[in-house]
Amino acid sequence: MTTQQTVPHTDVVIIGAGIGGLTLALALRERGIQATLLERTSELREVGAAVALSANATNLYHRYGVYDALDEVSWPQTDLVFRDGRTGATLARTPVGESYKERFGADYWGIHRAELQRVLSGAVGMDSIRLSHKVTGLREEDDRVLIDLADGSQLSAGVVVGADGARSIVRKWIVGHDDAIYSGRSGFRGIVPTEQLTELPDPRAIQFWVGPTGHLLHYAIGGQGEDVNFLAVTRTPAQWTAQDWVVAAEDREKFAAFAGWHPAVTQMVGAVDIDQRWALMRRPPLRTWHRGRVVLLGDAAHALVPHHGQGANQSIEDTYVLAEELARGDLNNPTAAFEAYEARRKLRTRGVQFASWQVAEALQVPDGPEADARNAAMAETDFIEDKLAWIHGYDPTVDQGLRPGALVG
Ligand SMILES: Cc1cc2nc3c(=O)[nH]c(=O)nc-3n(C[C@H](O)[C@H](O)[C@H](O)COP(=O)(O)OP(=O)(O)OC[C@H]3O[C@@H](n4cnc5c(N)ncnc54)[C@H](O)[C@@H]3O)c2cc1C
Repeated sequence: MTTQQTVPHTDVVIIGAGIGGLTLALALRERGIQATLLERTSELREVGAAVALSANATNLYHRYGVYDALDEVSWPQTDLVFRDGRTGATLARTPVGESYKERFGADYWGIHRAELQRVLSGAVGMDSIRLSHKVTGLREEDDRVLIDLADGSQLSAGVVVGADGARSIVRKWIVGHDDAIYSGRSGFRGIVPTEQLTELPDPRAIQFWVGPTGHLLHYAIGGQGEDVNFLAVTRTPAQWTAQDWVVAAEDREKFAAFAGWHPAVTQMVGAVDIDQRWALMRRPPLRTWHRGRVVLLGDAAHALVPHHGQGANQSIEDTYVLAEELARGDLNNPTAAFEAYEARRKLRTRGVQFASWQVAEALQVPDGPEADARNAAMAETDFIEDKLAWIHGYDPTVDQGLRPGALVG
């Protein structure tokens, strides 16, 4: 027999207590709306190492009251550096540090995901988070949404937000099928104590080491920059045939793309035993982010490849706009609020999505004239002003009047 659970305080249910879901709960609370989060895992333990958070997102944590707590466990990057992966030659360097904070009003943090989740869930309060609540399906009935859970029970809500990540079940319910596309690249991730990286120049900077077969991105994390988080991206395998997006890997696979690279690269990648390979998947832009009383947020709406480091940041931007529109609108009839939210967020997130796809191409070009032209252009570029200000300097609290009708795709 199906049992019916009740949601206390509120009718807003957020599916997924990840970065987006937890931040949305804080954004809603700031506006007097209490939400209940349903999380499939039995404890809030983030997988996947660390995350870099830029000012377009970190500024919002001032507003949500957790900036100082997060700042304590984060490292503000000193510089943004691009290097030739094999020679180590500097291709471009832009200071980040204090000038970044002055320019954008908040830091560019490297933070351990577990720390981020600890601070956010502490601020939300565990009484609002239901662990071991895996959602298996949704149904609309009268003016309610019926949420099926893996244990056979059922829950009813007036407004449902699908913040359930890149493999969102809520997205599938809205789109009707799974629309993920393998990007042709996969990655290995790891965290290494900074003191072990004796070959690494600029250990407290965010750096890209580029080459024809792959690239390595790393940045410092922790309150003292005591660890370095890396993502090593390769152009293999050509096809992704596994059902899972994270598969078992042999430790030696990580070296294939980086043989003969600079010792800083091989030392970093060699410092940890790798047993997983992550598929980097693309999601095509969605025509609509909502259906009835259900709306998408974060990766569920617009999962990105991670080459601009913007997936979490875009989820956090979403939270402000969705909370504002829900508070402005009518929770009993949320369609207008959903439409306003979607209109404000679609063009922005599509632009960042497209830019993220292009970055991988620029980081992995064949040797020869194409690489020479790329390197010459890089030397002339102020990466913060010329390439990143439109992303990191974006203020989601201002309705910029951007409407998706202008964009093809
Ligand atoms: C290799 C890699 C590196 C990255 N680096 C960066 C970076 O440096 N900066 C950046 O901004 N982004 C980065 N990203 C992207 C970032 O991780 C995501 O964009 C971000 O986590 C999205 O947040 P979210 O809340 O939308 O989803 P998630 O953080 O994935 O949270 C989804 C939550 O929903 C839960 N859930 C899922 N299904 C269900 C269900 N059926 N029922 C209940 N709960 C469910 C999950 O357990 C999870 O807690 C990276 C991604 C990858 C793959």
